[in-house]
Amino acid sequence: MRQILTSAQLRAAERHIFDTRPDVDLMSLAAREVARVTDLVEPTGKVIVAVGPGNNGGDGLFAAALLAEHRPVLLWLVNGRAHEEGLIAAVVAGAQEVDAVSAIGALADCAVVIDAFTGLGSRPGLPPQVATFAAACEAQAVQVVAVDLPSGLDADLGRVSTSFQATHTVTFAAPKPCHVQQPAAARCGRIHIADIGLDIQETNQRIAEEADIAGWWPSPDEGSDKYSRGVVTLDTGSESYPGAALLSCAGALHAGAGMVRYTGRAPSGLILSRFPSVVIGDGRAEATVLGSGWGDTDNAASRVEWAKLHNLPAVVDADALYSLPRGRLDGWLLTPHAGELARLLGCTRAHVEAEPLACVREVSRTSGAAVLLKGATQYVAEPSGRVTLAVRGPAWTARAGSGDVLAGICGALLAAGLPAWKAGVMGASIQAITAGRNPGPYTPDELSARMPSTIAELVGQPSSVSPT
Ligand SMILES: NC(=O)C1=CN([C@@H]2O[C@H](COP(=O)(O)OP(=O)(O)OC[C@H]3O[C@@H](n4cnc5c(N)ncnc54)[C@H](OP(=O)(O)O)[C@@H]3O)[C@@H](O)[C@H]2O)[C@@H](O)CC1
Ligand SMILES: [K+]
Repeated sequence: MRQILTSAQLRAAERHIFDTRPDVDLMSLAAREVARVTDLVEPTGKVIVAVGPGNNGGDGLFAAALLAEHRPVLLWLVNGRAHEEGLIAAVVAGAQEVDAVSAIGALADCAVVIDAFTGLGSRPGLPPQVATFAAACEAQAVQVVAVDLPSGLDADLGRVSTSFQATHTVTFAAPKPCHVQQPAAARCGRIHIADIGLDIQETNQRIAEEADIAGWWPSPDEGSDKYSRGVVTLDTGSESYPGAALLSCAGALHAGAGMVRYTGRAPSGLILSRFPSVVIGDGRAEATVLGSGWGDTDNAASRVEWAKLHNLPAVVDADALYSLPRGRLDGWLLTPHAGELARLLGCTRAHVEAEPLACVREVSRTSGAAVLLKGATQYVAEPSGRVTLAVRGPAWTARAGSGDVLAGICGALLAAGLPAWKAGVMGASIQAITAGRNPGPYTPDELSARMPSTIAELVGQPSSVSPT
């Protein structure tokens, strides 16, 4: 799990080091990582460094000093002024100053551009000359290593403005919101998180990693049976949308549910012809999934109330989201997309997209349920205000039916006894990881069928016989 730090939190960690260990030279440590990644990206050839007036430019200049020892380096001092000691170090090492016109001209035979214009102190957007340079880098497909973040982005937001399109971003100590929230994250390319010795405290915003999902995944042992692994009841689909029922069954079964019961309105013959292990009808269960593919049902409220009366943790998806029962929904997981969350809050979808964290936190706080906001970035909020982002995946999963599969996966995990927030993070992450390992336009059910092999790879298969 990685803590996500705002720029203020990172600056506080930096102040702490300055106060307690004044001997530590953070800028040199940062610069060394920038130079190392630059050499990894392209080990030879000309490097152009776009240098800003602040400490981000300072990082770039000290990196330039290291690189100029073994390869040609051009410095474009964008504002005509720069970190003094950094500039001396770079020039002494052999880096050569150029103006804006020469910097753009040099792109044609340049191996890497280092974007050291602005970092944590970045105001959104770029001055015209820098915007032209950034656009030329993009048009000529030059590799861009951004120092801390692509200049033009706001470190604390997932929104984009005119900015560099980095192929790599070297950031320090921890990811910032712009590195993990879409659409800004897509401007960062591959993220390298350099440890520069800052002490990172726990925050209320973090991002899960593959290793977390692997460690949390509930693997059966010799004593497991279908009941101990968890029974999930799926009240999903309808006569109008029978496909949603099949997709939620696929999600729950491929996530490893001990047993799947189906109590929805889709034809049982259809379910059994695809998934013969599904048991039709009500019975003992540890969790339920409600709402996917219900359409305009007239008894939504009573179907949701039923789960509350039976004290059954529920995944509430799609149409069931608008029929939430009164009272706290402790242990429940709501799975809206941005439009559904907007309707729950009585605001616009644009507002949810602009303020996803505030919106997802608000619904969790007021309902008592964990809330998984689905989309390009998947956020899971807990009533305490803590938000965990799921592992990032490719955009291929953005298609009809992915949410129905996800509801089934989350239901299986809830039935296995995982807390609601964790079931949400794991469900969204396993879908993303599976899509990442199977790139291409697979349908949601095809991807779900590949999930078991992803899970097996993640958790490892214990050997049942000792080696001889
Ligand atoms: N904190 C840490 O732990 C560590 C921090 N380190 C490094 O320090 C960086 C932060 O440095 P920083 O505070 O000097 O701010 P920085 O990003 O260089 O920008 C400030 C300058 O840019 C200008 N400017 C901004 N936006 C602009 C725009 N749109 N268009 C035009 N100009 C614009 C702004 O102008 P002003 O607002 O003053 O007019 C000001 O002059 C951080 O990202 C990391 O790289 C590492 O060395 C080690 C550990
Ligand atoms: K930068």
